[in-house]
Amino acid sequence: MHFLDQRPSYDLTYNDVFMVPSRSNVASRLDVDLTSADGLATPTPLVAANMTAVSGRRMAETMARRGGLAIYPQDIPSEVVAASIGKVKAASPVFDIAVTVSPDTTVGETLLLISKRSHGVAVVIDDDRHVLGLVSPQDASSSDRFAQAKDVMASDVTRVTSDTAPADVFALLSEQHQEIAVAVDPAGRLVGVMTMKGALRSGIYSPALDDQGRLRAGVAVGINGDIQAKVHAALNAQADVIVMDTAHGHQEKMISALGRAREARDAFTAETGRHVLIVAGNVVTATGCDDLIDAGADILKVGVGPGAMCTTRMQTGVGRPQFSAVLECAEAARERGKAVWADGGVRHPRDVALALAAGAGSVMIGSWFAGTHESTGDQLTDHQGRSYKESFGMASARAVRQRTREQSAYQRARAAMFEEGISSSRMYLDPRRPGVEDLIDWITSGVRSSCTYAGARSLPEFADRAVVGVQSGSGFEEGRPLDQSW
Ligand SMILES: NC(=O)C1=CN([C@@H]2O[C@H](COP(=O)(O)OP(=O)(O)OC[C@H]3O[C@@H](n4cnc5c(N)ncnc54)[C@H](OP(=O)(O)O)[C@@H]3O)[C@@H](O)[C@H]2O)C=CC1
Ligand SMILES: Nc1nc2c(ncn2[C@@H]2O[C@H](COP(=O)(O)O)[C@@H](O)[C@H]2O)c(=O)[nH]1
Repeated sequence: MHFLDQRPSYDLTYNDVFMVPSRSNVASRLDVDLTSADGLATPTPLVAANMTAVSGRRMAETMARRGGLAIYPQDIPSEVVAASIGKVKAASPVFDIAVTVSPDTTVGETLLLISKRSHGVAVVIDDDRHVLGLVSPQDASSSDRFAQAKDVMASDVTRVTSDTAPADVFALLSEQHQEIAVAVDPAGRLVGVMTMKGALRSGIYSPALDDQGRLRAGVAVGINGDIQAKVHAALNAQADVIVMDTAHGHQEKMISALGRAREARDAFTAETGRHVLIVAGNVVTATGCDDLIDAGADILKVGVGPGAMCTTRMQTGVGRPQFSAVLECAEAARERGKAVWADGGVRHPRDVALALAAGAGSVMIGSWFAGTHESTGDQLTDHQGRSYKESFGMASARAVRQRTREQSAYQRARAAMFEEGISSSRMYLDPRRPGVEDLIDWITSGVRSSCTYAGARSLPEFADRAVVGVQSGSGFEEGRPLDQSW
């Protein structure tokens, strides 16, 4: 990218910048290829952050089905991660995993489970996974919470085989005026579900798949403890990318941890033939990138202090405005044949576009995705009836307590003194976009459009062609839509 005027001598946030359109010969937004330019080549350049309130099995599955990735946080025991990734790998890359209940599950419990997924129904199955019916919140609305699923379920289910093309599922649902199809195997057992929107999305997105055609997922590893054992456990758990994760990535401890991670990864490659990339961070300077590349990082995670759960900048004065951090680090990484992930501070689709224009290979999002059906938390309701999920920072007292659970009381108390994150925050579900796929649609349509404004058909072309200007606070304000007259 280049600046419209001179590159400023001060650092810039996403809000400080804008892009101007250039002459373009890209006729359609659907002509833009969004494949990530980070060596992982995921079809969608989005990564759900390794935060406990964000990434678990549902997030991993859904992100990968729509071409992105989710990273399991470092605080989850390795056997739990292994079991969870096993389920992601077993999931259909096309059909959603259904929420399932047995015929005698109570309506109250069924309704709680329905909110775990975006497709809005629970499938009632017998002990052999044969489909008996569907329960939606509307079906259950007039019955009491202790009624059973079998009393309220609808039994006119649209069934398809698991090899039915999404376009055919769409046509069938539209013909039958149904919202959701249930895919079954030849024995009539449940495989998954697909809504009309899901069918449409399957035509737009390609899933992020490993070399065996299974959904991909990543695992974060901290820099304390037995690094080789942790990396080995993550690789054996079938992680497709390893993220070496600490607040201050440009430190000796990270450099030596990366060396050990690389040894474990290389031994695994020699043994299995499977080569897994290592992401390391967080850094915000070219020298930080160079040192981590020397130590073995394939991708650098960039961002200190822009995160929504982050108190680092207020607590320490340390960090760097994110647009400039990404720009400098992406330039440094590119010189060495490597790439960066822009991590944190994304609040609008435009921020993703700007990070990619600055040269990021992919963009990592935490808190925004915490407020979706697929994040790990339970869906709660405030006194006005608005749905939200609780989020918290990975350096908050709450996360530190969890991470240090096996240490002595004294060590835990000492660690808790260094909190640099918020322990409790409400991430409201956007009623128009309550699922992470809704946000992915919103973001990727914005990014596709940004690329066509720049005349780019791919993300490397976008990073090359984008023209960025610097704006005042009122420039940013002018671009905000108004929901009432002024
Ligand atoms: N992107 C960002 O701006 C930030 C992200 N985070 C996230 O929070 C999580 C926890 O990270 P982290 O706090 O590194 O936790 P870890 O538990 O992984 O600890 C990191 C290790 O590095 C040492 N260390 C030295 N200097 C620092 C420093 N300035 N900040 C942090 N650790 C330091 C710590 O020792 P000792 O405790 O003895 O000092 C500790 O041994 C991660 O997921 C991280 O990405 C956290 C803060 C900022
Ligand atoms: N300083 C802190 N940074 C944190 C903490 N927990 C997570 N993070 C970082 O934020 C991004 C996600 O940013 P978001 O704006 O999308 O929420 C995440 O990947 C970490 O790098 C924390 O407690 N303190």
